[in-house]
Amino acid sequence: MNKQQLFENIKRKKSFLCVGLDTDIKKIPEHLLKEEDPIFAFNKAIIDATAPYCIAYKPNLAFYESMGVKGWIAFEKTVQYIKSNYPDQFIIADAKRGDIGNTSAMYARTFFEELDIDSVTVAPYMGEDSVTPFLTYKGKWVILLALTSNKGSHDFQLTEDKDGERLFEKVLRKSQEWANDENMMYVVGATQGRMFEDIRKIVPSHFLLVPGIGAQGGSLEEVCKYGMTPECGLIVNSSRAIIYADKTESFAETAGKEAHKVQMQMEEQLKNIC
Ligand SMILES: O=C(O)c1cc(=O)[nH]c(=O)n1[C@@H]1O[C@H](COP(=O)(O)O)[C@@H](O)[C@H]1O
Repeated sequence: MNKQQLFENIKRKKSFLCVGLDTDIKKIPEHLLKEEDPIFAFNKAIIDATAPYCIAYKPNLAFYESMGVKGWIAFEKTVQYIKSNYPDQFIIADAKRGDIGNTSAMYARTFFEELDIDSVTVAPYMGEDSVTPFLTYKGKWVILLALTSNKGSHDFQLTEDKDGERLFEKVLRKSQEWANDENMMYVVGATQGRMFEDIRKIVPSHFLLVPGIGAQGGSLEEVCKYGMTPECGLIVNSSRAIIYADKTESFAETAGKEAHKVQMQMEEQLKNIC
């Protein structure tokens, strides 16, 4: 999916919501445990209920890998289910990969060839040769960690060099030598508020993946005020606040309602640009 198609989907659905599929066997409703594949059964119900209100899904690999082979199978089935039934949904493999070049090439093969997923999150710490193998696939996206939502983001990302440039700013500037706004997005946490102004000075037109509304307390209004571009430029993720809003048999219906609430707030924000 290219940038224009993504924006078309956002305009059509009046939403830039990404539903995070952080599916934890210990948190899903008990009645699903009798299913042959409880993780997939949960995801399928959540996807069917939320698809009208979102434009992307982000399964986080940690939740699947923690279950070994069974988890990986549930992950693959989830990806295939979205691709077959909701082909307009943008899929993000939240894997936070990145290693020496030949190893990164294998990670890229996993997500882009084997699974044919739209995008993968990548950590920038190991530099150019750890990121560029992911950029050799036409129509696929790297989503590079820039300024994350957690407290630890202060430890390295906000440190300054002798010229006053902060590390996340260096990541944004340097990575533009390898990629452009048609094959790279950046992760910026919703909890970072006004920092979106500084981010937009360096990447005025790139899409940003923004996790941190909902359970982490980030403000959608602030993200939009300081981070929205004329082409929206935002994919805002919420995981726990949507998928675990209800632990009863009506969990999927409630997830749909929660996603709809966020979609309506997004519709309000989109009125400023389209
Ligand atoms: O790359 C990410 O998606 C990510 C980056 C970041 O800075 N903060 C962050 O929370 N995430 C992920 O976004 C999701 C947030 O989940 P909730 O806090 O439950 O909405 C989790 O899958 C996190 O791993």
